[in-house]
Amino acid sequence: MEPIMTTQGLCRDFQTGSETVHALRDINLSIMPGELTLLRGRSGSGKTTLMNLLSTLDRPTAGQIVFNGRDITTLPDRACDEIRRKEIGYIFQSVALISLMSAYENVEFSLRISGYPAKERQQRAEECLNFVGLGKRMNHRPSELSGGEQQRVAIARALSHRPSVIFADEPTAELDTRMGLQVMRILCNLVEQEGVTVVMTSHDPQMGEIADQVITLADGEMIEAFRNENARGGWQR
Ligand SMILES: Nc1ncnc2c1ncn2[C@@H]1O[C@H](COP(=O)(O)OP(=O)(O)OP(=O)(O)O)[C@@H](O)[C@H]1O
Repeated sequence: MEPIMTTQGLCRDFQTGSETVHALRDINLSIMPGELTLLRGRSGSGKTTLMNLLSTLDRPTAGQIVFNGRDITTLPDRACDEIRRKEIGYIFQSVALISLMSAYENVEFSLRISGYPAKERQQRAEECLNFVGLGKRMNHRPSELSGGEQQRVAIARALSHRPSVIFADEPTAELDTRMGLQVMRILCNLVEQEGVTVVMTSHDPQMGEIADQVITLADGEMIEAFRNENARGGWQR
């Protein structure tokens, strides 16, 4: 099988005053479709910088990213916008739902923005909220939901337009253990049942056991990449 995403010689420098921070150096990786890839490393190792590059939110200083067979590093901004709207889903650490909208409206609104056909929006929004176990709470506003439930709405929103990849930056960081596990279970189901590719960062060492591929960063370099043959099987135990 072909990777859904590859990078070659990926670098990202930041200029702060007279100093150059080499946030990422020479990153060469492959992400396989329908797998869960975990990016891990200490604070400041470059995880968020790498996620932002892979998900087209930022541009590299050097190197190349190929996504679904296209070199996305040289694409004009408008083409990147299109990729973000149609092919990528985002889940952030702090949930960022629209507070005046219900769970259902948050998902439906996101479908509207991605240009999803009007006739299918209601059914798709309900389907996604059911998938994350919130079918009965879809008319609640974010303030009427727990932190874990809000993150589940964010997952429903991220998957609603059927992206090929979902990027999740520390999706469990602000949740307690039980809610964090629920969110992880849903992300695993997404990979297993829907065949979505998920790329996530986490500080939690347990996550290393359930990811198909684990990539470790240190000081902006990729120091290890290994595959877990029994990945999500371990999750079921
Ligand atoms: N916009 C920026 N300007 C200057 N330096 C930056 C910028 N963004 C990130 N950096 C630096 O790049 C390095 C990598 O940062 P990054 O946020 O990617 O790390 P991280 O592994 O995600 O950390 P954390 O786990 O704390 O979120 C750090 O040294 C950081 O200070």
